[in-house]
Amino acid sequence: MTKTTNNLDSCEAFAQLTALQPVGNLATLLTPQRVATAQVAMDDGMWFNYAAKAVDEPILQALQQLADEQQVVSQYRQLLDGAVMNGSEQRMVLHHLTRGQLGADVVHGGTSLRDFYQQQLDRIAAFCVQVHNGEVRGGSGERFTRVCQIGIGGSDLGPRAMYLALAHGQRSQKQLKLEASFISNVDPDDAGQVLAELPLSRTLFILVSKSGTTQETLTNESLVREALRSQELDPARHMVAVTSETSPLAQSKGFLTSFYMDDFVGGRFSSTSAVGAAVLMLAFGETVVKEFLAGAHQQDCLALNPNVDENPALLDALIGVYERNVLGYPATAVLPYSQALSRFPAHLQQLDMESNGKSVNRQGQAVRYATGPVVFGEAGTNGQHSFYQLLHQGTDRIPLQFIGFLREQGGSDRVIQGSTSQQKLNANLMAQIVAFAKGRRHKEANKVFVGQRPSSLIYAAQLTPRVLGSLLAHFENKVMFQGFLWNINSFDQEGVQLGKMLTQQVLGGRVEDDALDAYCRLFQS
Ligand SMILES: O=P(O)(O)OC[C@H]1O[C@](O)(CO)[C@@H](O)[C@@H]1O
Repeated sequence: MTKTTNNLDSCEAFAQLTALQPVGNLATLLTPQRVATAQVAMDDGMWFNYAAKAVDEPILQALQQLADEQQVVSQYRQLLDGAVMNGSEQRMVLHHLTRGQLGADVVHGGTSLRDFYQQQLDRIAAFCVQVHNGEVRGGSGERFTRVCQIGIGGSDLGPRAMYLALAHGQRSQKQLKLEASFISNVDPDDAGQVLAELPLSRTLFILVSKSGTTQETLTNESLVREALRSQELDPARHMVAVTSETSPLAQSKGFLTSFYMDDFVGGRFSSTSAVGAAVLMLAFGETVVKEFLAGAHQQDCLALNPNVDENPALLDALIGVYERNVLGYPATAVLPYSQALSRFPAHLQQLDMESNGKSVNRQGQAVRYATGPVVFGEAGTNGQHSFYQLLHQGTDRIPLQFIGFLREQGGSDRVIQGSTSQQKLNANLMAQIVAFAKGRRHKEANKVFVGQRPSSLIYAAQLTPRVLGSLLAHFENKVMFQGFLWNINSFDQEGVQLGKMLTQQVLGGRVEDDALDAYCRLFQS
């Protein structure tokens, strides 16, 4: 029988891992041969390189044993087959099914859910053709030239990061069909600024909310409808909805049409469902989105391999657990050397921290070990001129996740002072990996770099739609595997509820807590 409930600290392999001697010196471990060979293929010419991670052969073997003992790949298979992996909410976890079938046919209420997700993608594709060819137009009869997504959290971060990752490349290839904008924050300045810049008569809005009840999104929807009406445009001709079939939004009539996802796709895992597909297809067309989904599916296939040296997401997850639970590192920095990935760290913050920021296990008992790390990041080289000081010389050791590409997306690179911008970018990336790992001696104490700062590198020739899908799924699967290793439920998010409840008390004038009441008075003036 499959054992799925072990806490990390009750695993024999974890005890063995803890007893192993950590790598003494990362600088000597990082040989040229290791740089060339310590990597796992992610397909499509993409690699996960762990040469600069402080893991040697005995540690890797113990990590393999830990993966085996926790049966993480078998848990992944159960998830694919439709097991209820989100126990607290009694839900299946089916985001992998939005991009392909890998397990059993998952049927709910008499419907094959793979068919359901595919039908929604097909409906979105058909709608996008009508928008692109001008059959569907705005209230004044003009063609749509812009799209604007209203949503927050998973209904914003992933789709926005994916759009930004592809927009410049698609624009340079003259493939950008509609420019996209996003409204997420309930701060009136967010909607205010975006609406001021949009040609409303030519803008199609996508209202995205799985629950259909999110305060920020519904508030922004009202602001958008008001703005449309103020220009004598019928909001129902300018707005589509993406929601779950059971949400209150699904009953609303005020939309051109609605596309659906369901409760088995968590918000932060929804970029490959209708939530991400609607804006991406409107912006780039169906072919690009199919490529993106194929890349994600490819990583899902690789994640089935039980051998850690052939399963990049699992290896990444295991090294992360080693760094968190044996070496005691508190955080992880995501550092894409690609401006196109400027919002990718923000997406990963939600993906990782909302999934694995948990302190009880799947049986509801407190765990006695660290779980998800703090995740933050910034596109290189901008981060270098910001927080890298602390990463190099601060008192905490923070593992780093570099991402890089051989070529840029836009085809505008040229030589300036002996090197192209892309060459400069990648020179910085390579230099940082070595500086972090090896450090530098110096006679003045403040100029010493102790090194020993581990990093990994995901790299590919270019950030194409397929590579982007791969990257996204790699991190989704890494987070899933870490949740299995920690024996926590990565698929609920109760930690967001208390703040929402207190906010309702403030807005409803029913504050029960005296400190909150005092804060209310501060904001009255
Ligand atoms: O899509 P919805 O239901 O509006 O939710 C938005 C976000 O709110 C949360 O439920 C909690 O903040 C996220 O998990 C989710 O991505």
